[in-house]
Amino acid sequence: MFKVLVSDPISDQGIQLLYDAPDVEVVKQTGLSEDELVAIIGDYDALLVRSQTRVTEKIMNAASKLKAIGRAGVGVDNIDLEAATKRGIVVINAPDGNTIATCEHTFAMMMSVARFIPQAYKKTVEGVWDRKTFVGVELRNKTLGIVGMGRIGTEVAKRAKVFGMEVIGYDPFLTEERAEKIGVQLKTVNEIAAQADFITVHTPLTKETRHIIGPDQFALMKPGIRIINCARGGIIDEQALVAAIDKGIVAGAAFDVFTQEPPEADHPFLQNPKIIVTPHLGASTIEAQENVAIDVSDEVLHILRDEPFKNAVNMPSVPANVLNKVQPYFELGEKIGRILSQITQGAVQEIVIGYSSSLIDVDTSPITRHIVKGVLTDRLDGVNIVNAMHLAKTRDIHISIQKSSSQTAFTNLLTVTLKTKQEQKTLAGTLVAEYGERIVRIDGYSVDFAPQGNVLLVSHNDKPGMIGRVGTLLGNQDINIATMHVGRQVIGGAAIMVLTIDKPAEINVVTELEKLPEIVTVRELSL
Ligand SMILES: NC(=O)C1=CN([C@@H]2O[C@H](COP(=O)(O)OP(=O)(O)OC[C@H]3O[C@@H](n4cnc5c(N)ncnc54)[C@H](O)[C@@H]3O)[C@@H](O)[C@H]2O)C=CC1
Ligand SMILES: O=C(O)C(=O)COP(=O)(O)O
Repeated sequence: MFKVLVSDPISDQGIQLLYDAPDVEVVKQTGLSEDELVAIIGDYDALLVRSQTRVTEKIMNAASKLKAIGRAGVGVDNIDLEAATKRGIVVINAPDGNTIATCEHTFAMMMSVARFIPQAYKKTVEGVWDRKTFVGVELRNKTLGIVGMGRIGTEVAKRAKVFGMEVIGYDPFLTEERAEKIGVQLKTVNEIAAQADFITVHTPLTKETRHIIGPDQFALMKPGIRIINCARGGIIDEQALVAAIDKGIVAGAAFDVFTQEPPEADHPFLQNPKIIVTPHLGASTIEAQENVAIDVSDEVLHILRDEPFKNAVNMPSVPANVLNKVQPYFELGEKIGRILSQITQGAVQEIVIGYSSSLIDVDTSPITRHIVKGVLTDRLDGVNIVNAMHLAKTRDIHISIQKSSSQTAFTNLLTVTLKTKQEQKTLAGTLVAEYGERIVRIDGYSVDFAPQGNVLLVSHNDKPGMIGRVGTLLGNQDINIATMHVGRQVIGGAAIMVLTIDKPAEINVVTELEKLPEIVTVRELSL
């Protein structure tokens, strides 16, 4: 039974999938401190959060069973991603479910700041009928500058155009073609600062975006500009904004997010009549909360059940069309890695991976991760596809990829060489329609066996009677041989025998086999 802890207020309707799963027990406990989480997290296989729970390294150190952290929303700045990756914990988010909610909140904030709606409401309910102070501005014919043109930024742009606004934007990943398609003119941040009547930011908070709107940008702005932040506190320099309001440059600002949440009681925004605020409500609609909870529950369930998932934040995502092509090779790649690791002596220094035939035109990096996982699985604890590349890097294992278009007898071929200080070994495998996974080469030998069940790999000298001797010894031990394949490079030279047997060979059987004349090594593979 998998145990899932929900530590922030997440829609119950959205996580119904988890409540209904026969193999999952859901525990909802919100408002826990770091120490309280540390005390209980060891019991859980997955953790679901929004933005309140700070998932720190200390919590992850205590999370011995944790496989997944699901963020029911977009921003993962409350989760220590590096710590999660090191421990092989998959962090997933729900990037699509709250786009419209946040976009609409941004619009609500933009209209509110243009028309002083919160200030006017306050006065009206206090009994003051003031129709002079709150004369606003129209959005029509104004220029909206958008910093960050991802999902939310793009939706804001579309709606702004319907309001008759001119939209200019900055996003280092936005191409001219796409900008043109959305109807946005690409500008630099400083050009936006100089030209816009309204600025809204929709980026994550990163080293690059922190204070992306700061004193230098405020100095360029036209008087009367209005600023909106429904992304993350700190993207706009809070102090510089207050100073720009005091100087009469900024006419108003609308903030949903703060550098520190909740802001301290004496935060300058809370006293300033030109700044309107909401308590991080961008994603707080019934629809968005249900959407993100459904998405994140579905993904967590896949991870717990070892099924493919898509929105990992601490692993490169694989588009569905690529996944369809590469997924069939995951198990083969992992098995090749494991076999190589079991037959190669010494600390791994290098893994050389060759992709041929139909594999040369696809993004094979997800297969690479599985091969590296396979290589490390029997050598290190807790290896999985999230941390495999990281673990290889921290152990100075060099990974090189070769794609070869030269003709082979196979429609697809994975060739992996493992190099250690002592030796190097190569294995090649293929997927054959109707036959499944086959290992077709071990070093210079052509072989053909399915990498499953109990496999004995025998290196010997090519002398008459070898097959009989090995067969007799195994027969005497009541071990039935299911398949046998013998390969050699030259008559009488070094040879290899691959046997699949119906039950595991005890260690003494392997030792007895090794004592037979002309046998060099015997390895039992565990797959
Ligand atoms: N107030 C709230 O409740 C919510 C806030 N958010 C915030 O909104 C942000 C944006 O969300 P989405 O649009 O869904 O994410 P997204 O990933 O689709 O878009 C973010 C965009 O920012 C751009 N970007 C990154 N670095 C940049 C830089 N230095 N300068 C300019 N652009 C840069 C990226 O290229 C990307 O296009 C999230 O990161 C989150 O912090 C999201 C949902 C709800
Ligand atoms: O999705 C995001 O990035 C958000 O900021 C929403 O945060 P919340 O889930 O409402 O705490």
